[in-house]
Amino acid sequence: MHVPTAVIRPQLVIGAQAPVPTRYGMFEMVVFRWGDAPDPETGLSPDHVALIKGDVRGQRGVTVRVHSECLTSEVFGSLKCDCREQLEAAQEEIARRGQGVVLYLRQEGRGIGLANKIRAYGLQARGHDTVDANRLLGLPDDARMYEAAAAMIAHLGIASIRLLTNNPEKIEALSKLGVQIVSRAPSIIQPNPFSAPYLDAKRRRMGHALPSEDLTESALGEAIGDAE
Ligand SMILES: Nc1nc2c(ncn2[C@@H]2O[C@H](COP(=O)(O)OP(=O)(O)OP(=O)(O)O)[C@@H](O)[C@H]2O)c(=O)[nH]1
Ligand SMILES: [Zn+2]
Repeated sequence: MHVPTAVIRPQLVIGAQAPVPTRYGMFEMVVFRWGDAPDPETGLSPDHVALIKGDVRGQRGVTVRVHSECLTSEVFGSLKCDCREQLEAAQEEIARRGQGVVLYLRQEGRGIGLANKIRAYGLQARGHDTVDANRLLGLPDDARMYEAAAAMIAHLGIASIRLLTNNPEKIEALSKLGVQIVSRAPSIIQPNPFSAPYLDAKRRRMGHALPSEDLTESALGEAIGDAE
């Protein structure tokens, strides 16, 4: 689909568009700018991406993954979280369906920015979980905002979405911004020994709809078994 270069609201500028071949097939990549410049406190980029497959304008129940940037896993292969695999699974599913969109939001570290996330990782290495680490730094548990995602969905003319997420707050935030969510589909990734504590904290402390067994125990048990 062609997205004309335009300014649709004072904040949302569509900068560029091109087809990009990926290991999951061709996607149309559209870059949106939300705001003027990187945030001076967090360093977060204003340039968000819509990765589009198929014709989505005017369509109902379009599969959408609203994904937050995670440099550590997506670029460097960090095993501490499930972000990279969630992104890949979303692209794979959308490619299989022949229709859908990944909205890639530059909200590194749940919106606190890369340096703060790495500070939080430092605290996690000393035994704090992901929520307590943020709090010890005087930062919110989750600083993300979804205005840009809602504006991108509106600009792409998507009538309603099937959202790939386990996060109830994301559903609520998008709904409040006027996004019509007809259904939710889970995005469950098997934990590894390093991601298990994070997934467990997401389930216990942030209410994510993740499997309720003690992920930490089971994954660590497997890892210990592997090491023996
Ligand atoms: N502050 C902080 N951010 C993290 C940490 N681990 C991953 N992240 C960030 O968390 C964001 C992803 O959020 P999650 O809460 O894992 O998942 P979600 O997107 O809310 O939920 P789903 O839609 O179900 O995937 C990305 O921006 C990651 O960079 C961490 O330990 N601390
Ligand atoms: Zn991550």
